Amino acid sequence: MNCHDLRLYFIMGSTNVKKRHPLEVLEEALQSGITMFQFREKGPDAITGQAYENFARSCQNLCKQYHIPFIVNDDVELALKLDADGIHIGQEDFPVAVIREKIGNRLLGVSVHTKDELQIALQYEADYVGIGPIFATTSKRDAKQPSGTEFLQQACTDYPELPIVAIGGIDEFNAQKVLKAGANGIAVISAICESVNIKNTVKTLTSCQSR
Ligand SMILES: Cc1ncc(COP(=O)(O)OP(=O)(O)O)c(N)n1
Ligand SMILES: Cc1ncsc1CCOP(=O)(O)O
Ligand SMILES: [Mg+2]
Repeated sequence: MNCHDLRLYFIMGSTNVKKRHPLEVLEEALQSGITMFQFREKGPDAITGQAYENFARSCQNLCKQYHIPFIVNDDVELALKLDADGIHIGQEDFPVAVIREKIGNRLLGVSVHTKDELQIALQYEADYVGIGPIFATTSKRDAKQPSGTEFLQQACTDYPELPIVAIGGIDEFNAQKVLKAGANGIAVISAICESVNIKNTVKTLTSCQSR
């Protein structure tokens, strides 16, 4: 299994940041102590083509400077082209087996919502799984209904060795609840992108206790 630290997994694309430059937000999050980064450029206003690749490279360069893993969401071709540290896929993306074959031993993260999905992810040596949305989110248009912490807690109990990150509507006020349920870490978009003080937000989110 690849080595990685899920404690505070920041996910961002250009459409998630309204009032500032996204690279400025990413750099501040890196300086403040995020432990993983996922490049997730999607949605109707997402940038495309060469600008998309350039933006991804800029994010990757920043992550390299701070020695933080750079993970690409969905786009396996981009992940390979940039020699990213890993890729995150969901159940509506390519089958896990196909992605594992393509990416070799790069980090593989898989979104799971059921025990069956979790077992398939494990079969293809997912390095971590993402479980959510735990709470309501406005950052994913096609998000499922919030699941609460029940499945998360069950997965953490059944697979104590599997790195598990909780996602969806997590903020400074409810992070402790998902970490108490057993998650190794939390993945957030808006908690950081919309924060008025990223340093404080990251400090609060990373000071919550995990299992
Ligand atoms: C860490 C993490 N967990 C879950 C997701 C969601 O992935 P997916 O279900 O494929 O949805 P999209 O992000 O592609 O819209 C994630 N990206 N990261
Ligand atoms: C990508 C994704 N997958 C499940 S919920 C979600 C969005 C998380 O964003 P936020 O932290 O703003 O709720
Ligand atoms: Mg996906």
